[in-house]
Amino acid sequence: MHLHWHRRDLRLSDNLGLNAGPESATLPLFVFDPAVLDNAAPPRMAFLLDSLRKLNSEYRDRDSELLLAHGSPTTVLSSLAENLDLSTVTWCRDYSGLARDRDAAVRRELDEAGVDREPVDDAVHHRPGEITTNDGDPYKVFTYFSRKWHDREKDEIPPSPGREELVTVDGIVLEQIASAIDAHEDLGRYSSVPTLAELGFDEPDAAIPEGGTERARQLLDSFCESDIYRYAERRDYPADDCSSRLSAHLKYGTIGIRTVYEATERAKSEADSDEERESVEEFQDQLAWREFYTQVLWDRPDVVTNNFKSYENDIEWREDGEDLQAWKDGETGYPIVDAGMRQLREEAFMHNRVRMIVASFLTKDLLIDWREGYDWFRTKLVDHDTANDNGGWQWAASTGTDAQPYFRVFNPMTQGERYDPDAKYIKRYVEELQGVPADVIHSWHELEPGTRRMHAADYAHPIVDHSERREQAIAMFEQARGDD
Ligand SMILES: Cc1cc2nc3c(=O)[nH]c(=O)nc-3n(C[C@H](O)[C@H](O)[C@H](O)COP(=O)(O)OP(=O)(O)OC[C@H]3O[C@@H](n4cnc5c(N)ncnc54)[C@H](O)[C@@H]3O)c2cc1C
Repeated sequence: MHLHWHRRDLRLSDNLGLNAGPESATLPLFVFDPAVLDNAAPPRMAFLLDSLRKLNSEYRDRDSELLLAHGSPTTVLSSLAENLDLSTVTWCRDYSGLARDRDAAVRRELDEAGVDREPVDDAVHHRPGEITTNDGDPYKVFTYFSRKWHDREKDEIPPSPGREELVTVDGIVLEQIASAIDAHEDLGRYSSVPTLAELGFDEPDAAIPEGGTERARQLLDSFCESDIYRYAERRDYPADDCSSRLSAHLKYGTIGIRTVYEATERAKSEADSDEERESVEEFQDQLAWREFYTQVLWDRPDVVTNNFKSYENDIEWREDGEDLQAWKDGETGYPIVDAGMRQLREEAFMHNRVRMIVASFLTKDLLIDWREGYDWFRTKLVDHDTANDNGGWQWAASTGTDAQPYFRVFNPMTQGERYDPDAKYIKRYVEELQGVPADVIHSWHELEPGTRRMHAADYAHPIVDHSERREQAIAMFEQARGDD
């Protein structure tokens, strides 16, 4: 029997891992790993469980069943290998340091048990290490990486497994599974996908988007019908909300990357103008960013906690619990920042331009370490992805690859004015500014306290002076660089 271990590939279609096994029928497995659960948060867990329920129902439609176990994957897999007489185990590669250590332990265990294993690169078009400089080094600058990424051929979509290619979970198989899992005190199994409470998580405060392949497909189809053609022009304007919203689906693999790419190529071939074609390419460029940051994480797993770029001296970040809390609560008195932070709380999502603005505000206006912001995003975002989140934070903090130069500090007021001129996005999330004219909102930091109170008595006054903080941020980085 062949077993496929699902992790961040929660789909049957366009799954290279599911196709990598031998001819024999496949038994699908998902493992709730306590080490992963320890780092998880309610928004992501809610999305994951919803997606697992949908995946299981796709298996049931094919007379099969997703086996759901709890415990260390090494023990689960070795004990299943023994009891089910497995010939092969396949899985799709994950590229973080933690995942690689876990997979190496599983590999060793399966080798000892004499079971073939076949890890497959599925989540990206080009696996880390495939696109390198001419000297074979990983790229540190996106533009060069991206050129090669666009030029390389992309894989075709593989077929989905049919009924006959899946194990029918009958009484005999169930008994074998039960004896494999139940024999170990630290392992458990579920007859259906557990609830958040059963896994020890609270319900998320935010409204969590629907998971599963069908929803991902709907999002992709509707995006490729219209918004993709205005993406290049409007993607920076948060009120337009014209991005694909595929991030959580790409994170959990409810849709395959080849399916996404093929749909965008089709959209490109149906475009009516060069402008529309370029807009599709701008979207494909974001898929390349995703693979660029995956490669950075693979090459430098330590970036999860360390700066990618080393400075001569430590960066002397400020510690200020009150300012940090005001940022988390969306109470900084900088409207575009507060709108973003409140969108995060309400939707477990934030628009990309606004992510850049709030990250810059935390690190360059509040002078607080990017790791604090990364941690907050990690617990609040439904699409938290170690590579992309870390890449985004280190870019904003001027500590990453290809990062924003330290002396270029976003002005949160002009960013708001440029990208949300009518303050539509701001008003969507900042209730207190509902009836306030856009020009007043965009000059909030310059107004007298009395004028602010007159317009919106309940809305915060700016907690810092941006011009002063900009100077301090530059001085902080010059000190770190060792400049005189
Ligand atoms: C501080 C900060 C933190 C971020 N944290 C995350 C995160 O945890 N998870 C995450 O997926 N993205 C993250 N991003 C990148 C980006 O903001 C989101 O991918 C995007 O907003 C998701 O919306 P979408 O799916 O509609 O994106 P679209 O614009 O439709 O893009 C399509 C896909 O391309 C990828 N993508 C888009 N922009 C980027 C980017 N800048 N870097 C890497 N991949 C990208 C994502 O997979 C996205 O789903 C972060 C950016 C910043 C500045």
